[in-house]
Amino acid sequence: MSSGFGQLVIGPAGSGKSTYCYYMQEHGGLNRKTVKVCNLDPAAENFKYTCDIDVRDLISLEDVMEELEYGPNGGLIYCMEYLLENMDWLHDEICEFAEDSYIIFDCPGQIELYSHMTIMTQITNKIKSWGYNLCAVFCCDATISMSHSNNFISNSLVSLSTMMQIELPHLNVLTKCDLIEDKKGMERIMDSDPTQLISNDKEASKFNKKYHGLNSVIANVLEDFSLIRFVSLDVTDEESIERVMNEVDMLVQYKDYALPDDAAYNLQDEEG
Ligand SMILES: Nc1nc2c(ncn2[C@@H]2O[C@H](COP(=O)(O)OP(=O)(O)OP(=O)(O)O)[C@@H](O)[C@H]2O)c(=O)[nH]1
Repeated sequence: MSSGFGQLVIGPAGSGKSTYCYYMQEHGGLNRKTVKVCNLDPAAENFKYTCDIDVRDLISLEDVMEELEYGPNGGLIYCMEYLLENMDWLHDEICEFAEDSYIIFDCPGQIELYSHMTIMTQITNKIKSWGYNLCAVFCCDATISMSHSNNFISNSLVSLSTMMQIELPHLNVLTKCDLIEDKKGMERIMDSDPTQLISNDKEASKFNKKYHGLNSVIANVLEDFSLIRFVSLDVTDEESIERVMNEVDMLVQYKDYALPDDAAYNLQDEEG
C-alpha cells in the first residue's frame, strides 16, 4: 500500500493543464519532493512532462472509437468508466512509487466529467482511500477569463460546480498569464471583488443591461460567500510558479476537507 499527496489538474480543453503539470514537475512538490505525473486523459496525444503513469496503457480513446465505434464524447465516458472499473490497475502503478510520493493527475478537459457526472468523484474517492491527500487545481485560461466579465462569470460558475462535485480542497489557477500585457490591470481585477469587475463592465457600456443585472447578482453571491478565488500563474516568472506551488502545497495537506472556511461560516450564518 502506497500513500502520499496528489493534485487533480482539471479545467476546460486547452486551458493549460498539461503545461501546468510540466512546470510543477520541473519545480518539485511539497518540500521539493519529486513530482510524478499521471496522465488520466485517454485522448491525450503528447505532453512535455515525463509521464510516469499513462491511462492509455490501460485504455485509449482511439481504440475505443475504432473498436466499439463510439464518438469522441461517448468514447471518453466509456474510457473513464472502464478506468473506474479497473482501479486496481492504477493502484498497482502507484504502488511502484515510494511511500509519501507526490503525484499530479493530468485529467481530461471534458468539463461534464466534473460538473455533473460522478465518475471523477468516484475515481478521486478511490485514490483518497489508498491514503492519498488530494486537492483540485482548476486551470482557467487568463486570456479568456479576464477578457470580459461574461467569461469571468461563466468560468467561475464552472469552477464552482466542479468544486461542489469533486469535494476536494480547490484552487483556481489563471494560466497563460505571460500572454497578458496589462499585468497590473489583471492583478487589480484579481484583487477586487467580482462585483467590481461587473461594474467596470457597465462603465464600458458594451454589455447588455439585462445580463448585466443577472451577472451582478451572481457576482454578489460569489463575493458574499467567498466562493471563488484565483491565483495567477506566469510560467516565465519563477516567483509566480513558486507562489502557486506554495498555495497548492497548503491545500494538499488538508485532511477531512469540507467547504472553504468562509463559505462554511457564511452558509451556517444564513441557516441562522
Ligand atoms: N504562452 C503560454 N502558452 C500556454 C501556457 N499554457 C498552455 N499554453 C499553450 O496552450 C495550448 C494548450 O495547452 P495545454 O497545456 O496542452 O492545455 P490542456 O488543458 O492540457 O489541453 P487539453 O489536454 O487538450 O485539454 C498549448 O499550445 C500550450 O503551449 C502558458 O502558460 N503560456
